[in-house]
Amino acid sequence: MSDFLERMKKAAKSSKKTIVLPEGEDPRTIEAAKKIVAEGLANLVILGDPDKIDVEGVTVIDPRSAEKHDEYAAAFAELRKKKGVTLPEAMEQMNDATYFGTMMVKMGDADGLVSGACHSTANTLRPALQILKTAPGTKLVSAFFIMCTDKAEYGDDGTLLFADCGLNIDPTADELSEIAIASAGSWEKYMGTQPKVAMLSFSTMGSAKGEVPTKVQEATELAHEKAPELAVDGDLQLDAALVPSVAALKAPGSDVAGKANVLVFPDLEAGNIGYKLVQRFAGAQAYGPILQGIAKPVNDLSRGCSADDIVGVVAITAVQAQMAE
Ligand SMILES: CC(C)(COP(=O)(O)OP(=O)(O)OC[C@H]1O[C@@H](n2cnc3c(N)ncnc32)[C@H](O)[C@@H]1OP(=O)(O)O)[C@@H](O)C(=O)NCCC(=O)NCCS
Ligand SMILES: CC(=O)OP(=O)(O)O
Repeated sequence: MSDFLERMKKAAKSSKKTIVLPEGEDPRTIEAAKKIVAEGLANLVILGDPDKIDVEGVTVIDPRSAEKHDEYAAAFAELRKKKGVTLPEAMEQMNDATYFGTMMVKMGDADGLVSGACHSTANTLRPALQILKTAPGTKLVSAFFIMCTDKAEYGDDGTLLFADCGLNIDPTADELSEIAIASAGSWEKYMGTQPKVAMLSFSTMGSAKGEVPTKVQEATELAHEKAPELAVDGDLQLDAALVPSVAALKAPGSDVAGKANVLVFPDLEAGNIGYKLVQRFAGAQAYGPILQGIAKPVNDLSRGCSADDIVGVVAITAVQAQMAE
């Protein structure tokens, strides 16, 4: 297994960031918080009932009675006034821990947020998309997993990036090309090696016909046009993307086939099922969904996550906050 997590933890420790965990009622979050404090990975703010949360060395805030509740509500109402949000509605919205926590990040009272252990992805990410918006120069926010497996022959020593596994349900060819380019950038940022991006489908180099391979071929062309320096190829089936002997047969001459480390799935159905298959059958560590293209660090979790998964995503979030400085 690669040293990805250890590198993230080491970096997180080097300058502790403040991360907000809105799910104080979730036992895995509490277990993770204790580990994060013990390892010195981040300063934590946990949202919930202070009488029920007993973790030494963290700040506990109840959004309903928080000193900044009304200030955040006023700022949220101002941000969303074009969408028709009134102050009374904003006051109500700030009782919701995910909205309150996201406003903490927006207002600079926290450096990042991690949630989703007991909330759906839509409910976790909607506040971030509404409040924080896309990073400058970015059109689309998307979500990836870093998958750490013990299959050293695949990716970089068994580690790969899978996208989009969390956010964009049925991306267009243009959106898919944006996901590919953003994912390559994320790979470089977190792994420090050259990204080799496989645009996945059920077809390799047009071997099968259908709407999906056509979309994936178009997305690959668009990615080439937008980022000519990038090693990106498709359409590729998963075996052609990862296995050199299959690549030699199905996609000879490709600079990606047989050595891909970034896998871009054609839609969320494939991406979400795909990451869970690898996580459960291959016993991979799956860190994410990590957002790329959002203005400030907010990351999601699967409701199936473990406390250790939360620790990993918090470390990554802290590193994102450092990188944004
Ligand atoms: C996240 C999600 C809820 C957003 O869609 P929605 O609730 O219908 O909300 P909207 O489409 O109104 O979007 C809300 C805001 O986010 C923005 N937004 C939505 N998707 C975005 C994206 N991919 N990139 C950038 N901005 C985006 C919209 O522009 C909108 O901004 P505005 O309110 O300021 O105009 C939706 O994409 C979704 O359900 N995705 C699938 C999540 C999921 O179920 N995953 C499976 C498990 S991981
Ligand atoms: C990422 C994901 O699939 O989240 P959940 O399992 O909570 O739906």
